[in-house]
Amino acid sequence: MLMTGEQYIESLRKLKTRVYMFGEKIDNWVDHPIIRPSINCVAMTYELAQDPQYADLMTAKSNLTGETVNRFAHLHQSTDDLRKKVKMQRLLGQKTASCFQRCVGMDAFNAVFSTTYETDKKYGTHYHENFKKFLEMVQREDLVVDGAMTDPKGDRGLPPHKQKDKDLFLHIVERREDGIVVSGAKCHQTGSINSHWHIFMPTQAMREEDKDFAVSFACPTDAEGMYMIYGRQSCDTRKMEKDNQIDVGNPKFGGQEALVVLDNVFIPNEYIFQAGEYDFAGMMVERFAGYHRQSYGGCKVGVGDVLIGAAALAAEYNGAQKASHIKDKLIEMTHLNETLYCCGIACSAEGWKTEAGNYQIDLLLANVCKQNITRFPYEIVRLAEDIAGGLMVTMPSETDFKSDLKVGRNGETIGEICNKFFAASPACTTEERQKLMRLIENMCLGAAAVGYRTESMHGAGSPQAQRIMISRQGNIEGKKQLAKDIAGIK
Ligand SMILES: Cc1cc2nc3c(=O)[nH]c(=O)nc-3n(C[C@H](O)[C@H](O)[C@H](O)COP(=O)(O)OP(=O)(O)OC[C@H]3O[C@@H](n4cnc5c(N)ncnc54)[C@H](O)[C@@H]3O)c2cc1C
Repeated sequence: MLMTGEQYIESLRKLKTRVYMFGEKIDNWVDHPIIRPSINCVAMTYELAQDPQYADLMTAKSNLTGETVNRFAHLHQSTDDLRKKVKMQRLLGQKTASCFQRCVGMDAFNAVFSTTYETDKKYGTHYHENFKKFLEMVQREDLVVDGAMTDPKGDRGLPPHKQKDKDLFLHIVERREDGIVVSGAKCHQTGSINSHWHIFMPTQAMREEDKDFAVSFACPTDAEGMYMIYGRQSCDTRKMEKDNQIDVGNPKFGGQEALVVLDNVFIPNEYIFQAGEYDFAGMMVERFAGYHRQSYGGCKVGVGDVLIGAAALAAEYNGAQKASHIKDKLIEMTHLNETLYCCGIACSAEGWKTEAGNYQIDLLLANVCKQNITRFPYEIVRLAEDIAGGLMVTMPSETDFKSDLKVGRNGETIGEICNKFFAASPACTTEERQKLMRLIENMCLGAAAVGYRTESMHGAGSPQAQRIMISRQGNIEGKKQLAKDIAGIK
């Protein structure tokens, strides 16, 4: 059954998730002002699924149960499903201007589904059945699942088994009749605290010596031995300032990352999807990363739409909207943003059916998509900052705009002085200008820049990871032959 946004939020209260922030355990993390905006973002994935005008994008018919499920819990059955995924993500980016977090789980579902099928075929294991049962539960209960891949990795020059501290890569510490015991951690986990369950996957291709690190499984977020340390974001404590909510920029929505620690967590057999089949670690990583590189061709584009709109409004508020260079900069921002969208749609349209039956994106095009994502949002931000002017980083606080403290020679208050000097065109009030400048600040270098900028750089793998894939998939030998054929070279 599809949950409403409110039901999702209430369902989180039933979990015993252990959350730490600023050196303290946070018991009521659902209502914590720093965490709540990220919960509101995920709630939006539920709310839009309830809205008939978005049903085609936000929901799908499950191939496992035949029921209507949230698309975030769906296994892609066609290239049309892959395209709809990108469109759904653009829509959510537009509605939240933040990272809405639920895509990592969807990308994990699709990668684990096909990888377990091929693993079972080779080894006679039962991982695919385990996974299908798990996903049926997720679909039935409309749950959020975190896709946890990135290990802390310690010394990047060493493989997992050579690390001084083995916990720097998540690994199996004990194999038992009824399951495995795992220890380690995952870094930068998007939406970890807001999720009901986690799917853990290996972080890189593994060799035989590293077989204990080739491990994938599902685990409830409040499992015994598991806890999270909340990640700081730029300007995060502004959310704690009740009198300065305008200064937050985006008071309702935000993203979330955490360090997830697993300290001797027991995983029953039925939730295991890989446990030592090191030759399938690379496949799982490549497929997850492929889907996730496609994802950014949707979500970042939706956030880009909001930033372009904000820049256009800033020009209007300044009375500069008719200037030809402003118009040209908005055209450039749109061109860059739509190029990213083209990449997301293209790698979806060129998708292919896996042996397990779900659809995988075109890997080369998805890597080109993500490589562009590591650059274009930065240029879009540069142009937004150009159009916005310096006020986005120098404006006094909301408290100052409201202050009654008399400071002027004629008894003017701080609030009156701020309102006098920060008035611009008649198209806006000073409060509207404040709100807009803070929103641009939020996306360009505040809390949402975590998702729009640095996640664009490193999320789903740093730029070099895509270049390696592009070099593998680029078929340079085939292209050399084309040149030889045309030139008449044998
Ligand atoms: C906002 C955000 C959200 C994220 N969300 C998730 C999530 O939900 N789930 C998840 O699993 N992961 C998530 N990630 C993690 C993301 O996949 C990693 O950041 C990415 O894989 C890079 O790893 P790293 O951050 O450890 O970078 P590092 O490994 O520290 O890399 C830094 C630089 O060193 C280079 N480098 C690293 N190792 C080597 C090497 N051996 N040889 C040569 N060069 C090297 C890299 O190319 C890069 O240029 C998220 C990241 C961010 C920033």
